[in-house]
Amino acid sequence: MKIAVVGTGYVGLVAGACFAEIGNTVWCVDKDEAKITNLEAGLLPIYEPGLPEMVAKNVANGRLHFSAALQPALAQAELCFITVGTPPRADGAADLSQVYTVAQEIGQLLDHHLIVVNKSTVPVGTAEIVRSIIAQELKRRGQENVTFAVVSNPEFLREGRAINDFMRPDRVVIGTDSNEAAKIMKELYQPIVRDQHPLLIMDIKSAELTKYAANAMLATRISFMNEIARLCDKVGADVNRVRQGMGADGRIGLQFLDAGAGYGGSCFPKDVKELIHTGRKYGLEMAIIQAVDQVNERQKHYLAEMIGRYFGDNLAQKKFALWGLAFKPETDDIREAPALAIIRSLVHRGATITAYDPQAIPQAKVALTGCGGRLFYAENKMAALDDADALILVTEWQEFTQPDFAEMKRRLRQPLIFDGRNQYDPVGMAALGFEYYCIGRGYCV
Ligand SMILES: NC(=O)c1ccc[n+]([C@@H]2O[C@H](COP(=O)([O-])OP(=O)(O)OC[C@H]3O[C@@H](n4cnc5c(N)ncnc54)[C@H](O)[C@@H]3O)[C@@H](O)[C@H]2O)c1
Ligand SMILES: O=c1ccn([C@@H]2O[C@H](COP(=O)(O)OP(=O)(O)O[C@H]3O[C@H](CO)[C@@H](O)[C@H](O)[C@H]3O)[C@@H](O)[C@H]2O)c(=O)[nH]1
Repeated sequence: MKIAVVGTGYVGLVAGACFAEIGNTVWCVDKDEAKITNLEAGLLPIYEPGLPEMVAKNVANGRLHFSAALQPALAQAELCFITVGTPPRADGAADLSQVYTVAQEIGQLLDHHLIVVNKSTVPVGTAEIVRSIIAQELKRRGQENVTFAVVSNPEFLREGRAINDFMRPDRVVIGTDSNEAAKIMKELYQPIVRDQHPLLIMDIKSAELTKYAANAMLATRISFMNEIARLCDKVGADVNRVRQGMGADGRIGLQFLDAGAGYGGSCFPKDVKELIHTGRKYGLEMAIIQAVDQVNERQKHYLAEMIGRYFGDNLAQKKFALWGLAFKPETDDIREAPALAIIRSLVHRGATITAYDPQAIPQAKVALTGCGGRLFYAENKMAALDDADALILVTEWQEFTQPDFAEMKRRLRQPLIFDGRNQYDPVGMAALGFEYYCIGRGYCV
């Protein structure tokens, strides 16, 4: 099939490369001309394992193209995916302006039958608005005879595992009221849906809401476990053991029950807030989801509060090493990363921080300009430790799993670790001579 993908970010570039990989001809479009120039030169705008190779392969075989303009892509497309950002507004609602702009552009250019597929995460009712924007533009141009369908096809990939998630999805959700669009979407996804991993065709509103409900459920599990972790710290239980005991129940399972420094990223925080906003719009108080959001906001400060109790509120003479800036391992994305909240809180109290992350330092430099003078970056994890009063571990990159503890002891001013991702064994750490604090295992300040 011939496909235009509008918005070449984490979702659009992965979707575009994967659709090309399974045999389609794809044009990835982005209004950011620098991004397109770089992509044409083989430089990717994001860090995502496996993606450079897949992009290079499909550019070379002529199935993947890039364009800063929509027109040449749309002129040839049978399907047009919208994969632009839907960032949160100050009131928690999703800002849909990028989606509406693309709809308008499609309506201004369209001259043949098209299936418009919305893959951005958007609130219930957005497909209907997209439909009316395109129809209005066609009417304005006197092109009412040009036909099109709008489909909702939310994306469930995770950053860091995006290619695997896209190529081997647990399910594909298609929301449509058109039999023809349903048939084409089934054909498109046929190579990647597998036994027991269904392609679910449903009405558009249910598809739109499925995306928010799925993210809110996963976020609920994390906030639930973070609350249990706080209780564990009070009563002296170990949240890892509690998780194993709970998760062995097939009805509960082990996934997304890791207590830690809170969830971040470009999805859970914003989608939880949008769901609360949607409820409010319809006069419904989303009590559980509100609590999930509140617990997460509090959890992002748990480590910083512990550090405050350990060192006192004035941290002017204190220097910390911080490992992990990205919101999770295997990505360079720092949107809503817990590390940002921790850094801002400690710097605000006078601390100096040297941070290290394998991928996200360039992004952090842009986001944390306000911390200048108190925030430094190290070239590797060990260099960050030099003369620090403690190490704060925020993101569980693999290279932090088994560090050289003897070298760490030599470099740190004192052998003290605050671990926001429960990476090490508290008993083993004590044996190595470390003072070790973590989340929900009874080792807290
Ligand atoms: N990041 C994820 O892991 C993920 C997973 C599933 C769903 N989603 C959802 O997918 C959507 C996209 O997320 P993302 O993280 O890929 O966003 P992103 O910010 O990485 O990329 C969006 C891209 O769209 C481009 N863009 C904006 N307006 C445009 C226009 N008019 N024409 C062409 N390009 C335009 C931007 O320049 C940017 O490159 C969001 O709704 C998000 O919630 C994201
Ligand atoms: O047990 C867990 C699992 C995750 N997290 C945190 O939760 C956040 C999100 O993690 P993850 O879900 O792995 O990453 P995302 O790439 O944000 O993916 C989520 O958000 C995407 C965008 O909507 C969806 O497509 C995915 O299905 C959904 O998992 C990160 O800060 C993690 O550290 C925890 O604290 N504990």
